[in-house]
Amino acid sequence: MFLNINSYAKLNLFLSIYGLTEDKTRHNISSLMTYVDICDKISITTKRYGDGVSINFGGIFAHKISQYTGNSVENNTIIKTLKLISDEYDLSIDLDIYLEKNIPVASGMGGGSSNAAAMIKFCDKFYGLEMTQDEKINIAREIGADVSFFLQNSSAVCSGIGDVVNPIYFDDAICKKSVLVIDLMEKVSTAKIYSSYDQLNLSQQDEEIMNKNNNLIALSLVNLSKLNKIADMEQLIRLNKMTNNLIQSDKILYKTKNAIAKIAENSSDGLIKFDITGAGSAAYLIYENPLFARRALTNAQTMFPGIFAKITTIMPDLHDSANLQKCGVYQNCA
Ligand SMILES: C[C@](O)(CO)[C@H](O)COP(=O)(O)OP(=O)(O)OC[C@H]1O[C@@H](n2ccc(N)nc2=O)[C@H](O)[C@@H]1O
Ligand SMILES: Nc1ncnc2c1ncn2[C@@H]1O[C@H](COP(=O)(O)OP(=O)(O)OP(=O)(O)O)[C@@H](O)[C@H]1O
Repeated sequence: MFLNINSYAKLNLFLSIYGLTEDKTRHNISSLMTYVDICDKISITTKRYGDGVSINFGGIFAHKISQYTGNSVENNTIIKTLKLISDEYDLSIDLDIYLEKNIPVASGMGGGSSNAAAMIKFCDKFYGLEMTQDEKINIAREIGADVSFFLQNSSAVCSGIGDVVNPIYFDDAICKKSVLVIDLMEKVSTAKIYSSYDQLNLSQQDEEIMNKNNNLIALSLVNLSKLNKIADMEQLIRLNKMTNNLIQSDKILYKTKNAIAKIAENSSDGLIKFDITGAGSAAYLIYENPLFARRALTNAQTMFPGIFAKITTIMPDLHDSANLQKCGVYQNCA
């Protein structure tokens, strides 16, 4: 059997922090996450019973995986996920995996988390595990806070440590906009970004003020989704009130912050919103149409030669038929 799975990247359209969790290991957050049309491709071939799992890498960011994880494949989220599932369900998982890494690594676009979620969905279907959503989420949590979002095929407001996922239904007008994603490869670990946020020693009141707009938007989105109503992402983005407070109040990643501010200043025609995603290092600029985005791309490449820069689109959910086609066999794993 041979199978291809598309494993999509995310953007954080806003991100608020609400102090440390009780055990002080993570932070409580609230974040609006959505998908973009940049994906890793995971090709899976079955092997003979007992042969175990092997993994190989390709794609433009293949070399970056070992740079950040070391050479040990045990640290790869795909391998970790398969090991957890094999232990939990007493399964012999015998697969040859080829990961085409197109999502910039350690960029805040959630590549590793997306790959992990793709494997959970794949194993559930392929081995007929009939996992409940809670069982999937339990595995996801062991890998990372963001993995639960990727189990959901739609945009979501994520709370808790990011693992409480409230799906939000958006209309698809936003798909007509163009997104320029850039990555200067100025890498700082997610843990370091969170701890540098802690060093700001913000009072609860400071946090409340900083989170106010994001909070209001999160509340109204969650309420709409409880009523099964469709929200308008384009209008929301135009409000220009959503912020990434992890990065906004952080002193590091200053090169990336300066870079997007410069690109935004020089390519302001048709610009709707710009920000950093997750804990960086990638940033995004949302434009009215591909023409404006292409101008910004040329501008960005002239100002910052050698950076990763790509024009893409937002996919508020992966369920609709156009996206299902893009997802290939993903539809069977959703
Ligand atoms: C920045 C975001 O990408 C926004 O979506 C996420 O909050 C990070 O999610 P992630 O990469 O899946 O994070 P994990 O792999 O679970 O955690 C990496 C490290 O980030 C910090 N971390 C992560 C999530 C969270 N809610 N609070 C934290 O403080 C912790 O130091 C943790 O050890
Ligand atoms: N399958 C994988 N793909 C990418 N990175 C992986 C993978 N497995 C392990 N890693 C390691 O995980 C770390 C984070 O990588 P990832 O690309 O998921 O970061 P990110 O986009 O910042 O994620 P998040 O938004 O979840 O914080 C890196 O150190 C990377 O080497």
